[in-house]
Amino acid sequence: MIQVEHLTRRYDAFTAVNDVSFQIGQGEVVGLLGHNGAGKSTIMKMLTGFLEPTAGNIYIDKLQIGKDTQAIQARIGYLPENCPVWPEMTVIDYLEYQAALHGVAPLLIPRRVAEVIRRCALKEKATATIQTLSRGYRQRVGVAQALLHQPDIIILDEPTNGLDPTQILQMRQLIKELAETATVIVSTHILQEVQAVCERVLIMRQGQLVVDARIDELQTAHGLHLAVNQDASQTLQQLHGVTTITPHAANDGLWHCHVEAEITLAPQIASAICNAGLQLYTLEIQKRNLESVFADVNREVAHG
Ligand SMILES: Nc1ncnc2c1ncn2[C@@H]1O[C@H](COP(=O)(O)OP(=O)(O)OP(=O)(O)O)[C@@H](O)[C@H]1O
Repeated sequence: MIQVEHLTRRYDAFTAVNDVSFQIGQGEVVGLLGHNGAGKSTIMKMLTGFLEPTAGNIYIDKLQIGKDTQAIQARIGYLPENCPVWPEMTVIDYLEYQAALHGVAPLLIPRRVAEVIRRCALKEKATATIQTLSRGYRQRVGVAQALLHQPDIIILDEPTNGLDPTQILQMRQLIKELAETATVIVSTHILQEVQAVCERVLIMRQGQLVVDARIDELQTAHGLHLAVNQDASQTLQQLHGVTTITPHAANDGLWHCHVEAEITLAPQIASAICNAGLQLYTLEIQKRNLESVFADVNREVAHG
């Protein structure tokens, strides 16, 4: 269990992470989503013990960052945003070197290196120097180094950054495989990444955690959408059970309206609109999804 309590990080007067708390259970696959500068990398650096929090605590089971940082790092595999790979080394030399740095016993190193080369599909590039690799292969080398010490928590900062569509699919597949045996936290500013591989999302906005939800919970019914030939607000306001009505005139010449109400109210809404002499073009259940939640969260910022 990862437990983050009131985590704050300031850079001088600027607060990059502001009082963030969450828990992640063993085996979960969690996406840390937010626009550039939202504070994702800063959180990941603190989780992995590479950056000290200004305030707050991080526990991994009974271990605490700060007190037990080394023991925690032994359990964590980390792909930093800009994975520092040595361009002139071959993949195999680099991984052997990293295995030693991760504290893998010398006798075990060849076996572990072979294993991560297999898992990350790097066999055909094993003897190539890193500088000759494509961006996708370099990212895989970065993931491979994170797995050498068989961590049970894997933290990947923007793992698909700069990859082409085929490489993105391969990376997603790799993350899914990793998730079979470890807790995985993936940061990204691309919500399709979260949708593709995660079961839960933490959305960051300007240093704050604004959404913490399971992806399937986000996809719940969320009111009704209507398209009517005129503004139907007055008619709808008279209906018991309608809480919020947000109408707007759209380019198609109709008034579109989001109504906060139980979906069982749909037949009464349809009757009321027809009885008022208005023409109803659309009445449908509106579903919230990750895309709409992310857009809402960031619209709030844009509108202050
Ligand atoms: N060392 C630093 N000194 C000063 N400000 C910093 C430092 N590192 C990060 N920041 C600022 O903190 C904020 C959060 O940065 P962070 O890298 O955590 O965001 P992010 O969500 O990971 O964004 P990105 O996807 O662009 O990496 C940004 O405004 C960034 O400019």
